[in-house]
Amino acid sequence: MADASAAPGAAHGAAPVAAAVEARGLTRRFGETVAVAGLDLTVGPGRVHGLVGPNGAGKTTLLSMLLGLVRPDAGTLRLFGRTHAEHGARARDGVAGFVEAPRFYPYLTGRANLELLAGLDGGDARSRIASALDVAGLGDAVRAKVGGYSVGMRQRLGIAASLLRDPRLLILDEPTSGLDPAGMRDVAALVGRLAADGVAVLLSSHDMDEVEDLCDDVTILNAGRAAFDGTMAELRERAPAPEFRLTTGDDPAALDLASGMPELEVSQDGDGGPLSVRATRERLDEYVVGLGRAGIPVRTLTQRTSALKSLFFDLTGGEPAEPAAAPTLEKVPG
Ligand SMILES: Nc1ncnc2c1ncn2[C@@H]1O[C@H](COP(=O)(O)OP(=O)(O)OP(=O)(O)O)[C@@H](O)[C@H]1O
Repeated sequence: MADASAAPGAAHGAAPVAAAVEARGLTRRFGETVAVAGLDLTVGPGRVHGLVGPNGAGKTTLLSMLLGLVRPDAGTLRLFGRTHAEHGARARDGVAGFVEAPRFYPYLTGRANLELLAGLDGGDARSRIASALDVAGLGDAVRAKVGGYSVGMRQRLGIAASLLRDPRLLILDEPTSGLDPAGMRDVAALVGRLAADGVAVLLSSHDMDEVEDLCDDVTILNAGRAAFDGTMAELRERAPAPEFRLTTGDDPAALDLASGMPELEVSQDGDGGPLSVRATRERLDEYVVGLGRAGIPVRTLTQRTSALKSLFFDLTGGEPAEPAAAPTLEKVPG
């Protein structure tokens, strides 16, 4: 685990900066279901922390507890060193974000929704509207009614709404759900810029590859517990070799060749389907070259799972969660 709570400046004798999130033994039940089961989580300033897990793993419940929407049954939760018990509503100063889909008044424009929120927030939130809209890349859609927004545009408006609060901890539940690839790149760039400014970002995602691209640290949740908690680099180290599907012109010969090669696992189901190959890219290259040399035709070769997805399966025994709503590609309402 990265020492994400380590304070910048602490090494120089400056006062330590509290972690954005420090949860210990955090627990939440719904009747018989233990949604979050004694979870420890630390998110340091300037870190981008990913939360992945199968459906029902407890991601939304955890994020809801951090946003103060759901009360923990047990455990302690400190946000920048503050607890709800000691500081009341002030425990969430500097914390913004959304869980599930961000909600707005559908009959108001995007801008009018933000103006309403800024009015409720008070302070200098109003002065941040223009820059929040700009950063979230809503374009002309800010003048259209939210009722006509795509999922992606709502996500962008949700991010803009969070930025009004000038957060030091930004909590995003599947922020790229419903975004097209350009929108995903925008969100990635935005998250990177915020983190570079010292903002801690905690985001959930159903996409291991996205988490790998965006995040410094990752918690893989399974049944309310952390099946993995550490840096992306540590996760990569633990990842098994990726799995490939291979079809050849002579499977018995291909299996025979593989048996003499190191760090290569080749197998075939009884039904005579494609060969399954587990190997690093380097070992796979050697194998494919070897097949060619031996005159064994390679017909198709596809990657079945990335290394991180393989690890995810190993740790959780399941697929990463599907997004809650079927995403639609974003459209700017006319
Ligand atoms: N309000 C609630 N009432 C009853 N059970 C709940 C409630 N909220 C969550 N749960 C249960 O708690 C567990 C964790 O749910 P949660 O929504 O936090 O998981 P998740 O990882 O966000 O799942 P998904 O990816 O499907 O959104 C599930 O078994 C869920 O059914």
